Amino acid sequence: MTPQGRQAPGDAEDDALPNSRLPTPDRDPLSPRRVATIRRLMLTGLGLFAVLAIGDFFILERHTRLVLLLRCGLIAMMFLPWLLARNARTSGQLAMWVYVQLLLASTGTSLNLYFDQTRLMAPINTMMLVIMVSGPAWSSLRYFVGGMLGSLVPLAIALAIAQVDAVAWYHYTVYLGASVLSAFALWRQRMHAANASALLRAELERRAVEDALTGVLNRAGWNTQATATLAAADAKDLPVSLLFLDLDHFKSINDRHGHAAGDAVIERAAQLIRNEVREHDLVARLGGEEFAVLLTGAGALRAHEVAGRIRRNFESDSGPVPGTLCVGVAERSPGESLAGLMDRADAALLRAKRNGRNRIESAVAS
Ligand SMILES: Nc1nc2c(ncn2[C@@H]2O[C@H](COP(=O)(O)OP(=O)(O)OP(=O)(O)O)[C@@H](O)[C@H]2O)c(=O)[nH]1
Repeated sequence: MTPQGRQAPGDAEDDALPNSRLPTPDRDPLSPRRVATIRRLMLTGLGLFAVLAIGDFFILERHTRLVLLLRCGLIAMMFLPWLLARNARTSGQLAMWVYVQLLLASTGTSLNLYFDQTRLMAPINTMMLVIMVSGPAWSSLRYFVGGMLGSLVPLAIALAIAQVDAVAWYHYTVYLGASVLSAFALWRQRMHAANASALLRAELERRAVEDALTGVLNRAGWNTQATATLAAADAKDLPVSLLFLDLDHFKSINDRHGHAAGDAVIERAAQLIRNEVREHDLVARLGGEEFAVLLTGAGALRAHEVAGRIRRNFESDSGPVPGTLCVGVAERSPGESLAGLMDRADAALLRAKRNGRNRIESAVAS
């Protein structure tokens, strides 16, 4: 313990939150496997587009060499986002390259619109363009169904005003395939990013209230949960008791056996404390080697029993390094604040230290 009887607030949290190891949204965990999957989908979309654009010229002999040249140029350009996606470090970067490829494919569709003389192709191409560039809206099943149904409208118009020949169906099928595939890639990417950020948020929330070394509450978590527990106990008129525990001569354990051994002793103490309390009781590490336990439904007598078991178990434990601890016990007076209760338990703990250590002292009544 420090001369003031308690480690400075925040010390445990500083130790508990090694910020350098925290994942951040900027360092979105994008695995190489995910990048490979999305790039495979991009390549498939590119292949489908190439089949349409080049196959159209050779198989159906519909376009001029200029159109073929323009299309080959576009296909070559579509390789660029596919290549660059390999270096994507975040989901956002990866999605950006998928969008760029979609944009190039849409440009190709517009070329068709410009050069194609078939009346049917105009609405079909427009429809495909809409599907392709509306990629971001494909993030939910509702939008997907809406988009697909909407795309049937220009198709119906085309069917009504023009003769549907094999070429038209060929274009329609290939464009649709490429669009659905690209949209699917985007959708999966978005789902993955959403899951990753939800996991990250949950992890950060957990770390904000948990002591990294022992897994019990840290001071921030203690303040919130202990306050809520006192309010709940008031509502149900339940007794509440507080234990303040502090390991004896911990500095000398560190000095003689090293910091790692000291950490192991702290972990073991937390484990032994947890073994003696019930599921709904709160256990927190408030400072280096100082713990607090809030026992709901327990008066002074039961609190002393729990404290006694913890003290004995710690003393007789064959853990990393033998040691002892002191406990200050305080039963809450009706309506007493958390701060008041903690002050009394702390004073009792100090008395236990002064009276020779390895002992339990009760707080004076408030
Ligand atoms: N290993 C380890 N040591 C810590 C940690 N946090 C604080 N300490 C050390 O714990 C020691 C606490 O020392 P003191 O407050 O003097 O208390 P003490 O030596 O236990 O003495 P008494 O409480 O009076 O019996 C200091 O040496 C701190 O450096 C931690 O997370 N791990």
